[in-house]
Amino acid sequence: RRRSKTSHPPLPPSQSPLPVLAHLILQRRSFFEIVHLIRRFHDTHGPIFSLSLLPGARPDVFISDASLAHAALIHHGAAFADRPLPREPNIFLTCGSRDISSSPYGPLWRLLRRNLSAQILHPTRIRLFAPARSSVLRLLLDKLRSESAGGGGRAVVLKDIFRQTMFCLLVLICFGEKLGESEIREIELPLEFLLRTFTSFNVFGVLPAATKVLFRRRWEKIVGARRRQAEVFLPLIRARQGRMENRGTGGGPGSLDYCYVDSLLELRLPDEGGRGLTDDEMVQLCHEFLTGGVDTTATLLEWTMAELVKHQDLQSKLLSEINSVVGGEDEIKEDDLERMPYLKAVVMEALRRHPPGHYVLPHAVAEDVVLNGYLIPAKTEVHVAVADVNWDERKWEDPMEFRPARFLAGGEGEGVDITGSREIKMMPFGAGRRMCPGYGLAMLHMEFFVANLVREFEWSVEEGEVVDMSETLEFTTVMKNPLQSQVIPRRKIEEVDTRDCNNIGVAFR
Ligand code: HEM
Repeated sequence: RRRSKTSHPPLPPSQSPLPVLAHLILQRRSFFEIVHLIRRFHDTHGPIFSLSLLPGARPDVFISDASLAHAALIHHGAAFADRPLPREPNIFLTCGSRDISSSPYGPLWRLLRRNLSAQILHPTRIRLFAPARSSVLRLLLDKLRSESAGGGGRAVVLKDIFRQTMFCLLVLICFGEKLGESEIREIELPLEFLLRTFTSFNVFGVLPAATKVLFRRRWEKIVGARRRQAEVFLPLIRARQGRMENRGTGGGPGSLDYCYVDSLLELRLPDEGGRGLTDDEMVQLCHEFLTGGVDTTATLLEWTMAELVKHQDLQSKLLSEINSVVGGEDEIKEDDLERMPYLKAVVMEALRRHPPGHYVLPHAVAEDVVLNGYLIPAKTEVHVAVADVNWDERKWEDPMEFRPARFLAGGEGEGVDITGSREIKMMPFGAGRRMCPGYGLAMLHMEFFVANLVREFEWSVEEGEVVDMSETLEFTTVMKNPLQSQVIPRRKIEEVDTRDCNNIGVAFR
């Protein structure tokens, strides 16, 4: 009311919180399952509305439209680049917002993000990780061969296998060492706990002093998981430190010359007297690297293979392209991927149709901004709907259909700008200053694994079976019924090279 007396533009249309509260309290649904309710509110109010769950609290703003997302994240990029103040347990887990994704828009964020982008995710560095990708691929193919040989045509459940693959690869890039089964499992356990249960953490965002006592056991598990994570990560970090002090000597067979931990060890914070990162900050940054890169890519790989199982014609088309580029060579070289436009189209269509995150991470506005004629006051939390933008029928014909050809010449997705700088048509990695810095690595991993999986195996379900494409929310939006596919080798492999299996290979349980 106070605002309307001045000449300020109006606030975005406001939605009553009652349907959400009824959903959360009466139906005991998780806060993360309200996506379809939010879609209904957009039908009523249009592409932007505000919603406050607690009386007197500042309302959050929801955006579901590509041009509004572009206006916010690109046109008003700096104003929308902040993150909301963290609540518990994120204050505890992120050491008070000292990782990339939760840092406020400022010098620390810039330093950490630049370090990751320049030292690890730069295209030249990404290329140097090719041996890591090859060794993990070999293990994946061996695992699938043994599953398909042992099962007499039985369908293989792929979710955990894909997750393990991405996990082994990202652990190697993070810590620089090939690890054995027990070490990999030790790293995985606390991380898995924190990811699988994170929706139950919201309770600590409200009156943390009281909820930490009321839900003491749950809180202690979070603290225990983080302590365990530090116990496992720190010896690996110390080993790299020792290696750096010995000028790169030491380390096990297959260890990398440079890894994410090395870059963190070299980092100095100029605004804090030039100090290095603390142990807690290092642990959190490694945790962020693994969570950012593993589930997102593994989920997308599963959706992509599911679509190729469902659409055998698309699988055949992709196989012909791969064979025409690779010919009789034993291996697909990473440079070969550049000459596979249909492969790129398949990955782009998977990102459009099955974005692993249906929302970007929450943004916050740093100052009052006027968007589409509405005032968004400073500090408002803003949620942009990735999936709604990707499935907009004004931009995509039959948007719920899986049609890679739309990304080929003449299709509505031809030359689409995945960064969204010019125009947003899809935004699986977000857009603007907070856009995912890992998109280049993720695209390469996707193309590399999809091409090899299709070249090596025939993917299908038994006659009469259908692939269930229903989705559900875990850390990412995953297949409700994990993909089960017959994987039949296309080529007879004379001899399987098992040299690496003593290391990360055995991590495939
Ligand atoms: C298919 C794979 C991936 C998808 C779909 C994805 C998607 C996203 C999205 C939607 C955001 C939020 C953008 C925003 O808030 O506006 C994000 C942020 C982020 N992602 Fe990814 N991501 C993927 C892979 C990766 C990989 C491989 C890494 C690193 C190894 C990574 C690291 C990060 C980081 C550090 C942020 C925070 C950026 C910031 O706040 O400045 N992601 N990602």
